[in-house]
Amino acid sequence: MTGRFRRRGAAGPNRPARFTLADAFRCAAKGVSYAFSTQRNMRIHAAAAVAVVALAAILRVGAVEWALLALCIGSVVAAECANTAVESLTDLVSPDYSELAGRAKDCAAGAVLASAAASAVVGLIVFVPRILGMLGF
Ligand SMILES: Nc1ncnc2c1ncn2[C@@H]1O[C@H](COP(=O)(O)OP(=O)(O)OP(=O)(O)O)[C@@H](O)[C@H]1O
Repeated sequence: MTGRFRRRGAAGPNRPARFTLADAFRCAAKGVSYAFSTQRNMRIHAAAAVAVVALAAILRVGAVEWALLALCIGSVVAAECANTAVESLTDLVSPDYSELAGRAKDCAAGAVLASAAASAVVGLIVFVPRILGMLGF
């Protein structure tokens, strides 16, 4: 390959000859944007994240709770991006039915489920006592 996408050592065949830190961030943002535009679950997670941030602001949660919620949102987005990557690679390597391909996709989806379930538990622990307190319980 020539020009911007010249082969460069062991870093990958399609990596630009001069790959700056800004390029790396741009590629990562492209990945998140691709997952958002193609994965319905990612859009559901994003809507949930907006609702969580709004609720946290309304209930005036503390710094530690904000940190926990940020970690939860980040972990779900990261898991969904990894799931999308596994799906793409699996479809590339094994477009036809294969038990192994199915297992890889199931495990990647399991990572999203585990992260979302743990986040839901954190949300309940952070929000439920505050909401009950507001309601006078
Ligand atoms: N090549 C394949 N061989 C065997 N089973 C497959 C294959 N592709 C998909 N599957 C099965 O279908 C399920 C859904 O795969 P698909 O690629 O449609 O992902 P998806 O609907 O986008 O899933 P997700 O909700 O995790 O994003 C997989 O978890 C797997 O069980």
